[in-house]
Amino acid sequence: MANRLKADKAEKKKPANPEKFKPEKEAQVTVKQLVKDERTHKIAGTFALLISLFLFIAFASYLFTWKEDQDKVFKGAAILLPGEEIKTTNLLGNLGAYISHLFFYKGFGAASFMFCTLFFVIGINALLTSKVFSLWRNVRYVIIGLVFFSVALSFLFSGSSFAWGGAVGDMCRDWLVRMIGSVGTAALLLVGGLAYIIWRFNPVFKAPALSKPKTLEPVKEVAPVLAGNEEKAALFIEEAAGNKLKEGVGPIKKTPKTQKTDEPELDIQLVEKEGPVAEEVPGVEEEEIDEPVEEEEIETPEIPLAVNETSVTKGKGAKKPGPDLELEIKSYPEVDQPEEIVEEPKVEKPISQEPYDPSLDLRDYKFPGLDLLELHGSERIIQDPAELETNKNQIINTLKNYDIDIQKISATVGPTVTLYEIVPAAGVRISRIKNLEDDIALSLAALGIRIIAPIPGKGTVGIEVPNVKKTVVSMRSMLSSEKFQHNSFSLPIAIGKKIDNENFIVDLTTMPHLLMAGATGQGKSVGLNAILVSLLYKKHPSQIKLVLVDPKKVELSLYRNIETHFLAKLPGEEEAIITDTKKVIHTLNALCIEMDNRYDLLKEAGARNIREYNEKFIKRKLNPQKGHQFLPFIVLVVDEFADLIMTAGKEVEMPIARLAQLARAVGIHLIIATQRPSVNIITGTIKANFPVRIAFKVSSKIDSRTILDAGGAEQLIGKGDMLISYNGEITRLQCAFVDTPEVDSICDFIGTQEGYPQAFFLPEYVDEKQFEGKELDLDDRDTLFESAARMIVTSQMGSTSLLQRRMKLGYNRAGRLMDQLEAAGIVGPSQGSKARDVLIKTEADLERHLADLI
Ligand SMILES: Nc1ncnc2c1ncn2[C@@H]1O[C@H](COP(=O)(O)OP(=O)(O)OP(=O)(O)O)[C@@H](O)[C@H]1O
Repeated sequence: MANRLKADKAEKKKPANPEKFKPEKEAQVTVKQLVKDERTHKIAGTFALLISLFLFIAFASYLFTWKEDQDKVFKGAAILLPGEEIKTTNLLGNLGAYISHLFFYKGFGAASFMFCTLFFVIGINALLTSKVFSLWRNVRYVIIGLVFFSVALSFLFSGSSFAWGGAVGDMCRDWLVRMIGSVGTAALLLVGGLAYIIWRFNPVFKAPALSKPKTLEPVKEVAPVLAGNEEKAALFIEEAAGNKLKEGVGPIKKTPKTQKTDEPELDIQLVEKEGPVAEEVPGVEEEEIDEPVEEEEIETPEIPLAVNETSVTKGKGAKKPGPDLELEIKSYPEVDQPEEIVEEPKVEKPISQEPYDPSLDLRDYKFPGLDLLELHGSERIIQDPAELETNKNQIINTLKNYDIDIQKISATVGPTVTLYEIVPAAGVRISRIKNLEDDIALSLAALGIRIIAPIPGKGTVGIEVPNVKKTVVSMRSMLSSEKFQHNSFSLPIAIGKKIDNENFIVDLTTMPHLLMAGATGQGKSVGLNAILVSLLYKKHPSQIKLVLVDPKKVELSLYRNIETHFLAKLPGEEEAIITDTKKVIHTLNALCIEMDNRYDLLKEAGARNIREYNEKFIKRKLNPQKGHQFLPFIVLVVDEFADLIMTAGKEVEMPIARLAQLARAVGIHLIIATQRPSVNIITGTIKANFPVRIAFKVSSKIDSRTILDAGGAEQLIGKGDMLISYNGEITRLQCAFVDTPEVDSICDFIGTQEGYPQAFFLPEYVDEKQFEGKELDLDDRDTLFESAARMIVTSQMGSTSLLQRRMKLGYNRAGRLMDQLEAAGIVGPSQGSKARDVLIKTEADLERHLADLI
């Protein structure tokens, strides 16, 4: 499936005579593999840890033996030679003494101990083959710490014969004293020291007031001040929590960081004659932008082609390098970010009226790091001026042949296609250009030409032409983008890149459901994986549960490892991933029951949607004894919807339609994929309830119309090229690519961590039909009869809705159970809207009563 991409690439690279080149190829692969091999990392890690330990012992010993050894080590490296008789007293012998001397005396003095921490960090990361510590953060701390402490120690102990600051410290101290005098140096070191401590330890000691004034913690400190005025205090906390939630604070919350703004929303489009907006592009000098405007322009005698610059780089034929080779830089430094994100949920909350923290059960859960994802080759979009020139001329000539003149033409190079925007001459009817779609395609000898006439919101006509060299949009670049890392979306999903290279990242809750269709092999499964991976990267297991339906049995099986963390299933089922049609019907109905139960809870809590409900629950305004609980989002993913409709028809369509109509407010969202986009699968009911639809390449215009209510999907070029109908607009995207091994390693990473004892249970669904027409018979009691009786007696409330909620049952079944309890003399007769009387008062009485019934 997804690894077909790699296979394709490999195939293309195959030499004419594979035999001939085989040995060389193998040798290359072996070295690469050796470097990448986990064992090599582990060996290197062990070695680094040993160095760390060696340095630590040698340094510690040096503190006590330096005096005795000093004259010997002054002889230099000679003391290490085999012939030398000299013997030092350092615990680690001559080598220990010599190295310590180098580090202390000639280097940084006592600050040299920081080298031990650096090797320790490198060693642990390599040995555990995961990023336990952020290497770059530590390198920064060590470099700054070395300089600061060596100078400070040298200044403090300037009279001492021991090299507290080493040669580096002494040199810097002398220079500083010459420049700003002793008092100035002392003041500078004091300020520097405080700054270093705040910068280095603030996150550890959780002093949020210093860096994050808007979080909930400071409120806790202030709230008690309002003692005696509890109402005000509650309001205060509520408001602050509201702010926090608005900012998208869950367990994932970004610490404000100085990052390069890499997002295309800041990108400028350098269209000819419009002057660059250089100052808006961070890190790019004005001239750097100016230059390409002239250079990129491809002059033709009649009409110049303006290239809309986004994040592209020129191909071989380029006259000069493109202005913004930033793309590479912008994505990767953020690789560290998720590590910091996961620190947030672990905030200690000592006071008893603290807000409820749903992530507490899995407080040590670590979010997957971006290093589990690959970049899939270059992220830079190849822009070939020769190709642009040829296409431009072809378009102009073709249109000319039909007497269509144009005023201006510009190009935006995207990952898969280039959009040529044409401003037709006055008086030209746009529909004429639209009708020439096939002719233009023929003259460009390219598949996948799409004409957008006019481009909504612009007075231009767009012609999309596939690029000769296409760029894979890696999931890693999408997830490391600013827009994905910093957003307030409840369920952010990274789908792909637009033609102008803007990342298309949206909130699933606003969609609120998604239909995906496309012929086989065009990228649906990759698309589904991209969505699921986005959710796994942003959400804690307490915040989201996935219901996965996979009639093809192989596509979603990758996710079975995360069953106890993220998956939901029916009670009593072994497998969480549903492959059997009968069970799909049960699951869909169970979801409907869950939806109804959630609506009951919302009604009781006076909340309009899951967000308000959870806010109240977090603030402990809802009583768990009354059945209230934190509600995770539930996302239902169906990989092959056509299969289900063919085998179960209305039985599947009805609950899906019901969920699609109603489930949004209670946090249940549906993602449905199908490879057969025909009208009997994507029925009117389904279409009406799935406003957001994605079409991958399909075989006919009719199919495209069935999905999008518009043509165009038949013109796509496959491999993740897609159209999304969102907010009434159709946008062409290149879907983010995530390969099966990447999904595997993410699931492994999550799966090996501690999870919940079991998967999240959906309410039990019993096919009501099997009870129809049956007389109430105590011998044919419901399997839950005894549990229901115990629950009613313990709570002393004969309420059907309580049964429904606590035991996660459908209304009919709960009603039938209540009738059986009445027949067994446990509760009294129905009293209309009032709860029934409970006739048995204690659990002991009940046990006796139940024993008598048998
Ligand atoms: N976004 C993408 N970027 C690059 N290549 C892609 C992308 N999506 C899919 N491909 C390529 O297309 C191949 C088929 O994709 P995928 O398995 O998702 O198709 P599918 O529509 O799910 O097919 P099927 O219905 O048969 O399962 C992948 O193996 C990969 O090589």
